[in-house]
Amino acid sequence: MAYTTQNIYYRFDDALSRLVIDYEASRQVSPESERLYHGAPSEPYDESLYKEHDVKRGLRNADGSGVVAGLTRICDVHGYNIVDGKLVPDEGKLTLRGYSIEDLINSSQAEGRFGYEEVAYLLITGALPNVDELADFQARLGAYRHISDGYVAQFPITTVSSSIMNVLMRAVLLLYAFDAEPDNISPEHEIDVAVSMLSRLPRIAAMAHALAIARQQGRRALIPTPDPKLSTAETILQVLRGDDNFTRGEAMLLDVMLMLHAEHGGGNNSTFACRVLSSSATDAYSAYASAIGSLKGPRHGGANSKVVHMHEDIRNHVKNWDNDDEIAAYLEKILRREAFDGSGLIYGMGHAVYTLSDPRAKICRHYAEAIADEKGLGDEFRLIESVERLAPQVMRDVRGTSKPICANIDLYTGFIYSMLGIPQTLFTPMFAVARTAGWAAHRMEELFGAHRIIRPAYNTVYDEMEYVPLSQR
Ligand SMILES: CC(=O)SCCNC(=O)CCNC(=O)[C@H](O)C(C)(C)COP(=O)(O)OP(=O)(O)OC[C@H]1O[C@@H](n2cnc3c(N)ncnc32)[C@H](O)[C@@H]1OP(=O)(O)O
Ligand SMILES: O=C([O-])CC(=O)C(=O)O
Repeated sequence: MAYTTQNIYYRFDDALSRLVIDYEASRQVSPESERLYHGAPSEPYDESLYKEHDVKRGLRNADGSGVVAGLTRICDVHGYNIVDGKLVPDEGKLTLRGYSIEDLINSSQAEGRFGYEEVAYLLITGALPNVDELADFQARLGAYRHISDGYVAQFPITTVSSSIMNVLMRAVLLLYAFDAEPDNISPEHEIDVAVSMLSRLPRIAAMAHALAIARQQGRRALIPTPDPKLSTAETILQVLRGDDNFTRGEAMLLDVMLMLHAEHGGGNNSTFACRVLSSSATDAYSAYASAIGSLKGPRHGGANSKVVHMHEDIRNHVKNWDNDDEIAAYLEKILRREAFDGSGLIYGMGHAVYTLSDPRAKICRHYAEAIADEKGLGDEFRLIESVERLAPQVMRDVRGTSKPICANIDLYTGFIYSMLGIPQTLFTPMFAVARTAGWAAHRMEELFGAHRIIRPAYNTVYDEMEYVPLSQR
């Protein structure tokens, strides 16, 4: 593997050490902040207030269905039917521009070719590419993969951060500075930015990881020269492994993961964030950075790395992995906030739209099972399956909820990424890389199709106050 001037050398010089020290100091919660927090009104609002004001909390209707915020031609996420005004749970179905996710994945896999680029083209342009169009699109993606030395020199890894998602946000904002017309929001420029993001973000994410590791170890990070002929999945594995040391099967599996994550409607939190920012006609980089910030959250894309920690925690605390009662008892503890991270959430379970099943989780389960046996991790796989099987009943017992709850896409993805040797810090960045296609499609639909600033209302629940001069308080 040839290495070029893109090879990067990081060392702790004086300036950087000072930066690290400042950063450490700023992380501590000061006693002043604690005092301010305790004095602040932090109590949750009474449920009855929401009813009284007819507030759609979380932009949800009373039955849990989402408030309709727009029209889209990009994607359909189906999880229930409304029959006689009532929400009736249904098997999950996901279509992109009208094509089922199963057809998109199975067709490319059956033909032994990578499918993520086809899906990205479909999302951005609205139609499936023919052979020439796909080749042209792949060539354009390949041509953009190069990252200039000027950009690399300013790459935000030099400011310490434990989260690659945070690095990614800043890396995207830095791209603004390397765009000759960053505030141009014409369709041509938007397409150009979208293609350049799809092309560069996979390398940027993998590079952020490689640089962080090299820095921890006080050595050079060797970033392979981009090969324009490689697919998105191959590009990621190439940077991560530092060479071409990966199999076609591994790259094809990562490609399936990218397709599964590419898009999920306008209402998911990160895409909606991207649409909200886009509706103000702000630049593309700001909108994509906001989407990355949203996706990082553990209730959204960040769940994929939480799930892996949770399973590790379950494996460490449940002695007999075949004992349903023991597993259920531990899940109950998690729900009661007595175990794991204290959030009360069983990560990888539940979804805002899906009720009986998430079609993506089914696909992930299928692939996870196939490679788990190959890698001798069958017991670990079956433990995750037990969590999927037992969690709904435990939820009903502990929370008394009647809404069906199913595994979501994140239940198995971390397990698959681990088996692919992808480090845990890159799980959510992999999601961001893939979802960029969906964000781009929705940004353009918002900019050119919706044409109205998103501006919901909040009902005010306080009385007007008479100002008291400072000296009299
Ligand atoms: C790519 C993705 O974003 S997929 C989702 C990834 N996120 C996770 O896996 C985190 C765990 N899951 C969750 O937190 C939720 O299921 C979400 C955020 C995905 C969806 O949340 P909602 O749409 O509010 O779900 P829903 O309407 O079914 O929730 C009803 C109640 O069940 C709770 N609930 C839902 N899922 C879970 C769960 N996995 N663990 C514990 N409680 C849950 C909710 O907190 C809510 O409780 P509340 O009424 O006391 O606030
Ligand atoms: O649709 C949602 O709310 C979350 C989700 O699954 C996704 O973004 O893929």
